[in-house]
Order: sequence, then C-alpha cells, then structure tokens
Amino acid sequence: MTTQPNRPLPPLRHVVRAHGLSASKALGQNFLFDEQLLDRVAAIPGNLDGATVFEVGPGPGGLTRALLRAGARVIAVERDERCLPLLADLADAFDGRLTVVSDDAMAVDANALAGGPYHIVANLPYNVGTALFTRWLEPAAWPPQWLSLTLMFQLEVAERIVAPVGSAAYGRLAVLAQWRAQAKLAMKVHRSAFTPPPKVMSAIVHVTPGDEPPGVSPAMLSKLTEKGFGQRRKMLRQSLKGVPGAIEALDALGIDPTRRAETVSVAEWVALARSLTPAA
Ligand SMILES: C[S@@+](CC[C@H](N)C(=O)[O-])C[C@H]1O[C@@H](n2cnc3c(N)ncnc32)[C@H](O)[C@@H]1O
Repeated sequence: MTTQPNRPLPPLRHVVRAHGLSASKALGQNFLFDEQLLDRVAAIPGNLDGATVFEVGPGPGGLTRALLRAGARVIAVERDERCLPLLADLADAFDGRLTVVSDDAMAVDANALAGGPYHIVANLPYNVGTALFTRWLEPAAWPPQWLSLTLMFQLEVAERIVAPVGSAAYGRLAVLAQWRAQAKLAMKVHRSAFTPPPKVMSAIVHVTPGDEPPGVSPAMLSKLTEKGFGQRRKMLRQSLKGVPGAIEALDALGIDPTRRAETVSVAEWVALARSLTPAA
C-alpha cells in the first residue's frame, strides 16, 4: 500500500532549484530525482508499510519521499544543514512520519534512534559509505537489530561486496559481508541517473542477516582476512605467519599453505577462524 503526502509535492528538481541547493563534492552529493527509479529502490527491502527505516544522507529527500510513499516511518541523518528546510517540508507533508537528525551518520547510534527492528536504506556518500557498511556488519551480537541493508555504492565497491571466491574483486569486504549474511547485487544504476553524474556507475547491494556459524570470533576472522588479503599475492604460509597457530590450523584443515587468500572460500576462512578461536 502506498501512502501519499497530505498535499501535492512539487517535483524535486524544482524544490532544489527554489532553495538554490547546489551539490557539494566534499559531502559526496549526487542526487537522484527520478521518482520511478526511487520507488523501485524503496521496493527492494520488501513491504515497508508501517516499518521503520534508517536513512543516511537524505539530501533533498528523493529517496526519503519514496520510502514515505511506501508507508515507512523514516529516521534520516543528514550532515548538510542546507537540506534541513527541504526535509522539514517533507516531514510536514507526510504527517510526521519523517524524523530528521542533523548530524554526522558516523556519530549517531542507529539502534538507539530506531528503538526496535529497522531497515537501513541509503544512497550513501562515497566518503563514509564503506566505513558505515563495515560498522553495520561488525556488531558482536548477531542477528543485528537491523533487518536489511539496501545501499547504493559505486559499482566497483558493490562488486567487492558480492564477489565470489576466486574473482579479482574477492577480498575482506566479501568475507565480511558473506560469512553471516546474504549479500546480493539488487540493481545497477547508470551514472546519468544522478545530478551531477558521478564519474563511475553505481549499484545497489541488498544484505540480509543469516545464521552465524557457531564458535567463531569475529575479531579472529577479521584479523585473519586482514593479514591474508593485506598481502594477497603472497602464499598463506607467508601472509598468515604472524598469526599464532595459523599455519598449523591450515594443515589440520587440509588447506594447502601455498594457496593465496583470494582462493580461500568464505567457509574456509570461517573454519580457520573457528579453529583459532578459544573455546568459550
Ligand atoms: C549521494 S548523496 C544522496 C542524496 C539523496 N539521498 C539522493 O539519493 O538523492 C549523499 C548524502 O549524504 C550526505 N552526507 C555526506 N556525509 C554525511 C555524513 N557523514 N553523515 C550524514 N550525511 C552525510 C550528503 O550531504 C548527501 O545529502
């Protein structure tokens, strides 16, 4: 069910022009104005009617409008104060279903702001996108409080997140995103869809939490992949030699120590981390 605003809203482009809002490169601003495209993005998490959504960087509010039209209650964190009057109009038009937090997304506690289960949907600023994504995937408690992530990245970053073992894009980010979650590329978005158009193509990644393999310390997994992929051209026996017990564990698991990190599957990284995780 869609939920329309209490009054007709002017097209986004008009609103942006009327407020003299020019895109700031420093804030990673590339805006989306195509409402049909934005409705398709807002549909990726599934039915949002009555759901809570945390959005990073609403900017002038294109994606925010689509989320509100889908029936969500939206908590949006925006660092650019110039966007606040536009967003205040939107909050008014959607009868208070939008709460705007004027802050740096790196400094806020999304779990506390949402106060319950929530979806994260964002066209992320490129400068903090990977840092936020990593943070959302690293909580000690699993499943996390968030129900799904629907995030726009530069295509190259999206490909690294969903990369299969053995591919050039496979690395730490893929293992982090895939060891206890499902990550898929939901939609590619052409650079011409943005104002101003960025230099590269974009894509939306959709992530849902999966079961956490038992007996694995996330910190150990992180350390192993950091060492392994930090020297991805080197054999495991070289790149992992600084991790006590790692070479013996490779042997015990039947993982050839002359292999390189990019040939080690997510399941093998998990098995390695488990064998080096002290029993609780
Ligand atoms: C790529 S634009 C997306 C704008 C809008 N959501 C859209 O799709 O058209 C990124 C947005 O994130 C905001 N932003 C950048 N850094 C931020 C930060 N650290 N915390 C919160 N918002 C940030 C920018 O001001 C901008 O509005």
